[in-house]
Amino acid sequence: MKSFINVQDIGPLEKALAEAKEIKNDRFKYQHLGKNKTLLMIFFNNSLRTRLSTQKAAMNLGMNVIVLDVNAGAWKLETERGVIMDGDKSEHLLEAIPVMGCYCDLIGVRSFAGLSDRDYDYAETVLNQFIKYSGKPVFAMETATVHPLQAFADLITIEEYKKKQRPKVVLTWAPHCRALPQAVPNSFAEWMNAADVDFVVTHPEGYELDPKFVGNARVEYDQRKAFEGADFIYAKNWSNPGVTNPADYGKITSKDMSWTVDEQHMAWTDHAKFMHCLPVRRGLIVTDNVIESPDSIVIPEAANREISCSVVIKRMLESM
Ligand SMILES: CCC[C@H](NC(C)=O)C(=O)O
Ligand SMILES: NC(=O)OP(=O)(O)O
Repeated sequence: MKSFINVQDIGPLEKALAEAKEIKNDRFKYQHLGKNKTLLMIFFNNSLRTRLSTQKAAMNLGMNVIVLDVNAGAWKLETERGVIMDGDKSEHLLEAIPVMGCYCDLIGVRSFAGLSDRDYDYAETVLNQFIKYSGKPVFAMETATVHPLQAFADLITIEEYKKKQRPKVVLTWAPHCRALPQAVPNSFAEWMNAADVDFVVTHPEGYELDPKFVGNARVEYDQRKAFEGADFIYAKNWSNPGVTNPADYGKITSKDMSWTVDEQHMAWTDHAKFMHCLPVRRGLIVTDNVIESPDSIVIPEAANREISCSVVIKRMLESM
């Protein structure tokens, strides 16, 4: 596996889930694979779970780890071609990337969407430059349009907690005070479409996710109807994806607080489990009582980030 971006990269989900279960039961079983191999984790944006779980997974697999916070200590990087670099950026990405590739065997990249140029973001320009110029296998640690490590962990968690063979899983939009990327809902939708679940997406009109990810999933604009009979509620904010109106891309076009997940919302479900990738803003996305309830599985969901990443790094090491 030379890159990990989309659900297709992991191959058959049943096999991937079986590997996850095996690794969860014996996390150091494949420690020999990473001996004398180095993972370079590159962060253009903040992180807690991804930073910690990815390093833990790499160490479980016997790897050395280098972490680079590009905006804290490295040279400010120019990403555009054809510019005269007479501003505050001392180095171009097209030199920095092959240089970084010299010091490692495997690269993880976090580079969020800029949310101003939809074409630039949805072309995964930064991630694809790492894939093209680093000379090393690359996996996404949330890039402009995807967060596959999160979605894989979410699926592992649903498999662990489901009470029926084909649970109803609802991705619900919720309001936020900042414009957030579409990467998490994009990958969640992509992975749920590939999984054996009854998947429904609910959001205000105008927040339609890109067809590349949402596919033929059922979209329900009535949040209550979507919640009825649900087994899992996956809450997340995202900024306007600019599908219905390209001019709205990256904007906050709704702050409707009736979409905040509270106890009344959860009462519409079939005793559903509450999920969120974290970090979460209480009072906007979800109420205190819901995220603290026994049906909230956000902590085991976060814990499974170590497992999803272990499977991915194992696969990449095995193909070296
Ligand atoms: C894992 C989530 C990362 C990011 N969250 C924020 C707050 O930027 C997002 O919404 O994509
Ligand atoms: N869910 C997730 O990726 O969290 P961080 O942004 O803290 O890494």
